[in-house]
Amino acid sequence: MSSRSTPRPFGVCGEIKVDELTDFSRLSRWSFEKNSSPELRSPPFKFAGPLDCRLVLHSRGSNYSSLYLEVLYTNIVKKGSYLAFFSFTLENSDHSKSHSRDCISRFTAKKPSQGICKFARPFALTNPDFGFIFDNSVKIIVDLRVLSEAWSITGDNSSKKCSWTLENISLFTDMLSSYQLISPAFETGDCIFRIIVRRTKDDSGDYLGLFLDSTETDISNKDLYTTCWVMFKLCIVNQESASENVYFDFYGRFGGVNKFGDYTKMGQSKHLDWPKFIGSGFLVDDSAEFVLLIKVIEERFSQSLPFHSRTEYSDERLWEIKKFATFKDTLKKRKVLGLSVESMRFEVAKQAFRLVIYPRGKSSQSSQQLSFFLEVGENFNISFDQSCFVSYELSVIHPKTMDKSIRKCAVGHYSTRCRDELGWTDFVSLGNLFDPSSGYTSGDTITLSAKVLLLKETFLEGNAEVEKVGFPVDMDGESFYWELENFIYFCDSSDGISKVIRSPDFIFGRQKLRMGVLCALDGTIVAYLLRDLPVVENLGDGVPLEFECKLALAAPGSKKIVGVFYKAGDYAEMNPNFVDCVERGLGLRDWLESQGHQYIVTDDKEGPDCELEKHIPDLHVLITTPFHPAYVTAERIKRAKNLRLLLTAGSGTDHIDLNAAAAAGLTVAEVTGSNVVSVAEDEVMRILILVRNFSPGYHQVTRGEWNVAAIAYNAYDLEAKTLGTVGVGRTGGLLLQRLKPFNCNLLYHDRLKMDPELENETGAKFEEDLDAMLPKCDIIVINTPLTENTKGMFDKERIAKCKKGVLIVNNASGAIMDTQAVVDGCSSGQIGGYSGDVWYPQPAPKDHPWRYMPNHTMTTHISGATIDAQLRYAAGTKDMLDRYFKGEEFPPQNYIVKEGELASQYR
Ligand SMILES: NC(=O)c1ccc[n+]([C@@H]2O[C@H](COP(=O)([O-])OP(=O)(O)OC[C@H]3O[C@@H](n4cnc5c(N)ncnc54)[C@H](O)[C@@H]3O)[C@@H](O)[C@H]2O)c1
Repeated sequence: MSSRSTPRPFGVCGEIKVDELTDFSRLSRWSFEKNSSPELRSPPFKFAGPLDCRLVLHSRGSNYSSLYLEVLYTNIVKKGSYLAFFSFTLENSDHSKSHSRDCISRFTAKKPSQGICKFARPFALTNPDFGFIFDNSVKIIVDLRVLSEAWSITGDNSSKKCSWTLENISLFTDMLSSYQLISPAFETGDCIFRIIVRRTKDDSGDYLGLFLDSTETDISNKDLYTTCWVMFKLCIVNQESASENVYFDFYGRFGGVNKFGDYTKMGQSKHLDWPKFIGSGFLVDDSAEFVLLIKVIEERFSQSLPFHSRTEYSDERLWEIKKFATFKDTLKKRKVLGLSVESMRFEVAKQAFRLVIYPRGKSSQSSQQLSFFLEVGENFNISFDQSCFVSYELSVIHPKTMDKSIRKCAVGHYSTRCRDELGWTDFVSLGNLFDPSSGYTSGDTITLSAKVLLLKETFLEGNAEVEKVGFPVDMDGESFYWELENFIYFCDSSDGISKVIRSPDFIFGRQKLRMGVLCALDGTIVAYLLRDLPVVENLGDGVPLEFECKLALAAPGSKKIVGVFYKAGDYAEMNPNFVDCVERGLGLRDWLESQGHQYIVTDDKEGPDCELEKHIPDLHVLITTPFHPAYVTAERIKRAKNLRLLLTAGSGTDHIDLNAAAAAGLTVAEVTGSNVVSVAEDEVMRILILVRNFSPGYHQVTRGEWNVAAIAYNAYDLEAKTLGTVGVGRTGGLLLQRLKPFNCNLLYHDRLKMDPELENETGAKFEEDLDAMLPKCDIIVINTPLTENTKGMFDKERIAKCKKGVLIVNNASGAIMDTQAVVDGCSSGQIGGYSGDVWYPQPAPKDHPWRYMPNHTMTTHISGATIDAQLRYAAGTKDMLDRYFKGEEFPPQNYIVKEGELASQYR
């Protein structure tokens, strides 16, 4: 371990004493003696009447010591939470060198300790030379001011009234310019909100600011991205005259994070002049009251049925807004508020969209219309770097008679230079929409939908630029290159609109030109060159122009490659080498696309409507991994008419029906050996974890228990134990080499005897008969692939042949074990401990019995997926794809099925 991660002890605290200095101030004296604990806690002391606190000094490695103030749990339970300003001063013998830090925090049951992470250097606290140790102790003064407040909240999850009274505000006025006062947190809709009060002083004056904030995550373990559309009124109450209450109304979409351009804070920093706040009835007897009325729309925003057999360029969304009739009154206020309601955003081909509705008043009140738009990209915090055409259909769904749904389709262009409005100001009359007999609101719910199909364009000018993208330039003059991604789908006329697509303008021969494509309703595609007005007018339009237009619909030999990986979410960003995930797709995208291949990645692999199913009919290559296996069944193989190659990124092909693949003439290959070191190392770890009875000891500690006996009665050394590996291929051999220094008796069983040199090196003895080896072993490790012969190999009878209390490690394949026999063995004690990372099926369902059996230390499928292994099997996969494109052979050991034949051990 490096010193960075090892907490540096302060030394045993001889004594920690706390004395009262003033009502708000306590002096703590800490004396350190011998080296010891990284965390020290002062005795509890009282503050502000009955508030019990203590100080906690914690060493964070060798770099910093943290200092926290902890409110004792019983206090929090009694009152809910405390907002407090606190400051810590570390006294120095030279007073000018004393060190102070302060902050305002809310102490809650989840966060009862608040403080300063990087408070001091640990050596400053333990080395007298720095002057912080004098009179034999370190002296820390803590000042604490607790806000006395009243908080009340009424209403339901969609509509609430909160009242927050601050009763001793004068204690905080000094720090209000640097700190803000934050109310208790509360949930409304899908977000967690707090009211914020702060003071702003600038050249124009001194003000009180008031905000609603949604960044709190303390209440529940919700996903980080939560959002809801909110309308609220925030008010400072004038305690002398209600008519002088000062309030503002706001609305908009809030989110727990502002990643997608949702609001995380809304309000006014100059809500009220500070002098007015303190002198005109808002502050009475040192107390001020703030009231919030908040309402959210109740909604469900979901992905709906496949559209154009959805690809990465298309999406279809349903937006249900509940209690719409009540909401209509709010919509009517549009005249006053300019109200518009935005949906959650969604992404198509990395481009962000959202739906927006608002009522648009026409000349007379009676003809009010609902406006309905699709908004693109750059209004959100997502950078806009693509030029695209958007074919879209917006609908108000008639829930009972689909034909009565109101649908409108159009095509628009969106780029930094051209922004068509995507939608309709007069989508439907509000009268019609709200008329109960029209049937658009069902059970007071209205459903809107949007289908979006994207055509991305790339436009390049100049021969050199065009050659750079691999398009041959074989003419004099100038080349212009216009690439339209997703062209075939986009031109599909089944939506009943013909599409005209025009390239950006370019200048040639002093003419302003554009390329154009018309996709007519009868399926004809016309590509043409358009000449606009001449740039230099006096040239007239008689300048002859020769041009050649090449239309390349796809690169010759272009393949559709589909990769199935798990989603990594935020973890994808945490390590650039983390490539085995949907977000990185083994790092193959740029390389594949630069060669004109299509690369689709997904984690959605099960069920008839999953993403993988959509590509089965026309994919050429399927890349899968054992960690998030796409089960390639005979039925899928039958439907995959273009499929030629099944690649496993890693090793292990249990998820592929090899016989069906062989019968269909497919090639199945894996990156043999790419992760065997990773698996062998992991097996050594699992063996030790079982032999040492490690897991219950670990769990004791995290549960706050301490019972050495409960572990020690069943913990052993590995030395002198007998260990047998079933299968001694690449992983089995590496395991035996790694176990050699532990001085155990090593046995192995395999179809074949191992290389005499390795046998000699490891001292492992061959056991031809598996059933004869089993009763000799204290530990059994399984290292064979899943084949017809090994499937269910460890059933009830075989497990009964093992020594009572045998420890079993299996990182090879879940289906080698009979699931129930393992559960029974672990429950009866016949198996003393079972560990491994392979399951059937994967991901293991929540009710998989291995999750809940006793004496196991199973994990998710991870042993062969270390970052080192990922880089090896990503490179191996790329190498095989490259050979496949060039028609070259793979390394022989990688073939599992070749020319209709299974590799020998699978037969
Ligand atoms: N958990 C993981 O992350 C992970 C990673 C990689 C591999 N694996 C699994 O581990 C397995 C072994 O990998 P490897 O690279 O060591 O394979 P390998 O092909 O090098 O070795 C397999 C060994 O098993 C033996 N064998 C096959 N059938 C047998 C039978 N019926 N009886 C006795 N021995 C038999 C073979 O003769 C061979 O020596 C893979 O097939 C895969 O399923 C798991």
